[in-house]
Parts: sequence; structure tokens; C-alpha cells
Amino acid sequence: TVEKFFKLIKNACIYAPEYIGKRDILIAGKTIITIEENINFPLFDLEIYDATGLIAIPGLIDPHVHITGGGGEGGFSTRTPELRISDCIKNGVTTAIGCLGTDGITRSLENLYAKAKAMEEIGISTYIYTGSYSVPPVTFTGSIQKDIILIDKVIGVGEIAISDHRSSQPTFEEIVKIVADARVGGMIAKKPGIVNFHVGNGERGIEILFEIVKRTEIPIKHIYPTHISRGKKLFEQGLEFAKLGGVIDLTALQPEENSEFGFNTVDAIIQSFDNNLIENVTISSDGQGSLPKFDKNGNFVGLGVGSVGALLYTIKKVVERGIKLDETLKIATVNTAKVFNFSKKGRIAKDFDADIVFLRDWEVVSVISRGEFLMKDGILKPINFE
Ligand SMILES: CC(C)C[C@H](NC(=O)C[C@H](N)C(=O)O)C(=O)O
Ligand SMILES: [Zn+2]
Ligand SMILES: [Zn+2]
Repeated sequence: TVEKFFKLIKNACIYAPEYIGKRDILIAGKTIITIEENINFPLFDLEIYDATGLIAIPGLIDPHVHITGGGGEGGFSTRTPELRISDCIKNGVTTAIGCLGTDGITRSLENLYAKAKAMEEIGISTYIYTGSYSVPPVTFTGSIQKDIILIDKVIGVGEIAISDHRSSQPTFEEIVKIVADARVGGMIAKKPGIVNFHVGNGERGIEILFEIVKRTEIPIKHIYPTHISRGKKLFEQGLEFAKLGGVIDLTALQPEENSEFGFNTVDAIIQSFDNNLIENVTISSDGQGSLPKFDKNGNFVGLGVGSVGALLYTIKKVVERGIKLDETLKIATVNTAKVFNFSKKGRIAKDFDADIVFLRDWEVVSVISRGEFLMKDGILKPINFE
């Protein structure tokens, strides 16, 4: 079916993320052109979608996804599967940033780039980090600045591992040069130049990141640490980082994880609200990344694999704890868009990309990405081999 240029969404209950109530939305091509109480355009050859009874939220932005798979920390048979693009659509993720992890040898940046382009061909907006866990980072061109300046999808470096037994044990000098290169490369290419740091369970936590802020002229916005809710002490450090104006990324609670065991991302998000720091918090899924799994007593029981469904699942869990949906949505929409200067993403608003997810009781019913239905009333757009 050929997509109509004009689409009229009728009577959606909109969380933009702020709650604006029942509205009609007119879409032209990839863009939202107006949102009003009642839009009647009988003149145009347009598609009308009746969203009565549905909640509309902005397409979710997932800033850390192992789109070509990751893992391998338990040997070759523990290398995790690459992302199924339909998983993004079914879970309301319309923008994703791809990364490599521990294994920067059998996983390649070229493959990461190709997968990001595949997702884009289907209709998901994608970007990638150059590098992987290790320092010096693996690159396309041999230079971080060249990668950022010459390869359009590269918007920064990540996930660079610190305070982790699997890191390269990078020195301050090595780390600060990566952030410096990301900043200058980003300036020249008009990109955010973000360094996404993987923070492990090590005692040092994000000490080295505070040092960069303290000892150099580099603005804190280039430093974007993730997994910050993996431990209580690290999260407390994270709140201090947020108080300096930094943004901390929390790995979302995975759909099969219960939020009752120990300190977890839902607790961390609630605590961020209580400290009035929610504007400085985002969540990411670590989708297709390997996740150490623990049983109800916290014993390691093997490796799980992250799911992009963790974003919506975490938002639901936070709302069930009493935080309003319009507040909670920020951590996977506008806050994330701000980190990366995505000026047209993260909001249901005039002139923004038409990235809209329709929910009924937390079930994703329909997804529009860049003005195109990728799923309509439960029916997915055909995706090769999926
Ligand atoms: C935050 C915790 C739970 C998961 C986290 N995952 C990764 O960093 C990705 C993984 N190493 C891969 O390369 O696929 C971890 O292992 O620490
Ligand atoms: Zn990681
Ligand atoms: Zn990861």
C-alpha cells in the first residue's frame, strides 16, 4: 500500500509528553503540521486514522541499543542475537542509537552501520556511536574526529567502559582525549559529540568523570554515563553528577525482571523525582546487550539479553508507583532528545517529526515513525526475513 502524504489522526488522547487531552493531529509527509481540537480537511486525499480510546505518546528514544548483538563474555555461544527491527516497533521505539560493547573484535562498526541503515530503511531513526568498551576505541577511519565528521550516523563514542573488570583500565589522560575529540569532532560536524560511558560495578564509579569536569574546560554535556542505577552507591554519585548539570542514563528494568528485588531503576527514577533531578535522567534498554541474570536471592544464574521493550515496561512500573505518565515519559523522550540536540524528536508538537505511538492499556496498538505507519492496529509493516 502506498502511504498517503496527508494523515489525519482523530481524537487521540495526547501526552506530548505533557498531557494535552483529546486532539486531532494533521501529518504531512514526515512532519506534524498541526494539533487541534477538531480538524476537518475533506479537501485533501488523506488517510484518516480514528484514535478514539487510544493514548498517543511521542515515539520513544532509546540511546543505547546493541543493534547488532553483543555479549560473548561467557564464550562464543553467549554472543547475543542482533535486534529484530519489529521489536522496536512493537515496543514503541522510533529512534535508536546503536553501540558495540565488550566484544569489539567479532562485532564490527561496519556491521553496526549497516544495521542502523537497515532500520532507517524500514522507518526507524537511527544513529551510532563509534568505538566499543575498549580504549583506544575501535574506529572506522583510525580517528574519532574523522569518524564523527565524515560518517553521518556517528554522533559520538561509546560505550567506553570504566570501573569494570572488563574495561581496558583506561587512564585519565586516555579518557579525557576521547571526550576532547568527541567535542571537537561534534563541533565541526554540528553533532552533539557525546561519549557514552559504560560504568561497571567497580568502587571508583564515575570518579574519573568528575575529574574531567573539574580539571578541564570540557562542558559536562559531552559526558553521558550509563548503567547508573546498577548500584545504590553509584546512583548516589550519579545524582551528584546530575546536580552539576550532567545527564545520567539508567538501564531500564527488563520485562522479565521484578522491581521488588533490591535497588533497581524504578527506585532510582522515583528518587530522581524526589530530588527534583528528573530533567537530568534518561533510560536506555541495553537492548540485545548481555545482562548478567540473578535469581530472587541475587545469585548469578547466567547471562540474559536486554530487550528494547524495557523502556515502556519501566515507564509502566514507574507510573504504577504513582508518578504521572506525563512526567515519567520525559526520561525516554524530551530528556533524551535534549542530550543529542534532536530538535524534531521527543515531542508530539507542530513541526516535530511525526513519531507517534498509540497505546491501549499499555499495549502498543499502532506506531507512526517519520509520518509512516510501521504498525497499524496490531498489523506490522512487512520487514524482510522477520
Ligand atoms: C547493566 C548491566 C546489567 C548489563 C551490562 N551490559 C553491557 O554492558 C553490555 C554487554 N557487556 C555487551 O557487550 O553485550 C554489563 O554487562 O555490565
Ligand atoms: Zn554497558
Ligand atoms: Zn550496552
